[in-house]
Amino acid sequence: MGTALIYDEEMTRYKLLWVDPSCKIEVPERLIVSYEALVKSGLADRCVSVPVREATDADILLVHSEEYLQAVKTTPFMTLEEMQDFCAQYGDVYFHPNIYHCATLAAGAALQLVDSVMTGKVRNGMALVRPPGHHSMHNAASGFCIFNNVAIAAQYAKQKYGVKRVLIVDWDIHHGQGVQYCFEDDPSVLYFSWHRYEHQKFWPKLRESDFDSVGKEKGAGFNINLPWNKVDMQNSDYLSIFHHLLLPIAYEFCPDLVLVCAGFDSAIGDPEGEMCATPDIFAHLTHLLMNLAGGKLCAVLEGGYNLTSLAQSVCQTVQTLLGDPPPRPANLDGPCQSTVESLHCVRSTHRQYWSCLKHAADLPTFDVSTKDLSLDESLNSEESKEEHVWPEPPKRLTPAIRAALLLPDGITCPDGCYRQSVSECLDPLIVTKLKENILTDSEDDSNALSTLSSLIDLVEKMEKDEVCSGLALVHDVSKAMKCVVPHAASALKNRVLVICVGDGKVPIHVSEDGKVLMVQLSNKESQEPESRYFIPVCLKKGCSDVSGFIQAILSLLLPLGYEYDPSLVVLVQMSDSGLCESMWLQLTSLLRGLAQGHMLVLMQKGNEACVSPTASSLLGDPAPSLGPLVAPLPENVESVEMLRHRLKADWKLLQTTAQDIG
Ligand SMILES: CC(O)(O)CCCCCNCCCN
Ligand SMILES: [Zn+2]
Repeated sequence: MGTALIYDEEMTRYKLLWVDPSCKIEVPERLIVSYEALVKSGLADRCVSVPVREATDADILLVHSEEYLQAVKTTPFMTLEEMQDFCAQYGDVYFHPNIYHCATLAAGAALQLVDSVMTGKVRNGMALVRPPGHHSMHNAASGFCIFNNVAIAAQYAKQKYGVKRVLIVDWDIHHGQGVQYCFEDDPSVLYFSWHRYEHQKFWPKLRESDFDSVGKEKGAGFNINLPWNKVDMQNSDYLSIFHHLLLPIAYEFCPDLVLVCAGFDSAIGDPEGEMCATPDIFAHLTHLLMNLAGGKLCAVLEGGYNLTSLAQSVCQTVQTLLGDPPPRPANLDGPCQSTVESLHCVRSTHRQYWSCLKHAADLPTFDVSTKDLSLDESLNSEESKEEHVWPEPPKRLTPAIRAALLLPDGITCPDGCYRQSVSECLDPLIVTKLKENILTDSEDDSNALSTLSSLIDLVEKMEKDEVCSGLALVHDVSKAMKCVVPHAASALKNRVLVICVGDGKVPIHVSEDGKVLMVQLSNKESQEPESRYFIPVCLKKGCSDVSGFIQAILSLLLPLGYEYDPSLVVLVQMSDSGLCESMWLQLTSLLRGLAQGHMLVLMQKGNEACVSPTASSLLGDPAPSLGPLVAPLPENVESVEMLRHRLKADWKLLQTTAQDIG
């Protein structure tokens, strides 16, 4: 299934007709440069083009009042003065004779996207729309928004498709108060928003945008606000919030549909956000959400006012929706102090609502001094803001072969995958090396030899970007590991992240030179001495504690992996991993976000049934939903937390509390 792209140039045909400094950034060119970038990069052609439609009155009344709709309907016939008077009752929004029509198209585009995804016509998609929506309220326009496109889409999905749980992720740099108000008491819609706040000094300057607004009555716990109290937030800050806040709750909530208020004013260069996260981070944010709801994800454009970073961020998002692995995240370091404080506050506030946060620390006891109440620098005049420059996002080349499989005869190769032939011509150099330190028993020498040398051949093709990912079903995964990992780590200029799932002694010793980082997930305490580069994670009751396992992945393995930034990931399914298939596929899919998708999966003969689902993950298909999660086993929470505490000195992306940052 493909990716829908919804765009219509009619939505470029309105603009600000008078002088208003607070509205001048919302220009038609925002849509034009975004769509043109998609066309120029060839991404538009890879999408399924879906037409817009006008939202009907009934659609709009899912969120807005009759009187508000009637009032907006009169604006096309107003004089300029009447329109300016009409705007005066709202905040930071302008009207135009054609904006009502465009607002019905923007909302209609979101509904077309929901229809395309819910009917299975496409897997996911993006709607490039203006006017944006997330500030508009039941009875009022606000912040360039007329109708609340995403809120209407959520109500529509519930009503028309009986969707039980909708997750709305709002990565726009402004708080979508309109969405918060709409679903405040509704436990079927989980609204997550991060937003520039600066202790209520940044627009819309609402007290209810702070972290302690958790929702009301039955909706308590289903509204999550992450305030950015400083500017210049970076990629590490954004990833920390996804790993330690949004994703654990999202997996526990287990949505049937994910809607994204995709605003790109949170990207570097934007005059509103004044953040430093680079456009490629949106590839990772998108990727991290794509394994929820079986991949049913609808992204709807909100803000984004730097035409360069907007266009780049839109392309990063769409390319990821198409299944291309994200680019390697550039030089991550830890979250900043302010981020960790906000993260700490939100996690402890939501502890009572979400079992994945039950272990979160108490509210920090900040003394007032940490809330820098000094005159905020953000109000300084325009001139003094230095122009941000950032490198063009790396070309995300998509290797000709997305997945190469090395399979014993008799196992069919899933379609879409390339069958790696067992190489006949054995490189004598490799043969001797293999003979010396791996192959002992002579009987299976021949085919073991050819299998292992084919593995090496596969790794080298990945190194040369001829192949994106690989999967090998072998007699003996330990031997395969002993052959592949040292070769990849030494022969090639790699950092190799090795994840072993299952019990059994890992066959390679990890040196402290940092060329290999190994994490073993098993249900036995490890005898191996712990070190910075060998991390045994013991999960009692094997991996049947799904929520314990997913928590280990999200709050331990992924932060480690992102900070380590490997050029190759080797994922090993040891003999008795005891892992349920859907959990294994979530792991495989999530790890594709690292090393630009260069992942080699080693599976033990006997797991034939898992080959084609794993291969579809390597092809970029979303993993099936895990289903609603129960509370993780306390001892598993304990062991993951103990590890995190031990490791966070070395690995800064593991920090979650103000004390951590030290
Ligand atoms: C969709 C959106 O969230 O991007 C709309 C943002 C509205 C900002 C209003 N204040 C602008 C002040 C100008 N310096
Ligand atoms: Zn915004």
